Amino acid sequence: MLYLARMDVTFPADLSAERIAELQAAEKEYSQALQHDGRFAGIWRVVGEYANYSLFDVASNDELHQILSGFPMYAYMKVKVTPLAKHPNSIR
Ligand SMILES: O=C(O)CC1=CCC(=O)O1
Repeated sequence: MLYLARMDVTFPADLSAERIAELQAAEKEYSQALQHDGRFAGIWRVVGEYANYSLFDVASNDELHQILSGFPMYAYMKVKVTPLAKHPNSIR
């Protein structure tokens, strides 16, 4: 099942630069492991915003929730998920 997720990141003003750098490094490791195993099919930056659009290919809503809530920066992200179905005009 395919899902498009938009993630908007907001760090509290009192979070230190060191803690933010740690979270970003952990996020990169977690994110790239999921991309290598194929469940995280792509990620794009939203131009001009600390936000991304991400494509997930997973078996269930529960699996997607487990993945999203496992992101090290999850506490600082607002996530909006759109489930995707096959378009009748698609050639793929
Ligand atoms: O958009 C970001 O930088 C936050 C993020 C979520 C998943 C990821 O790889 O980065």
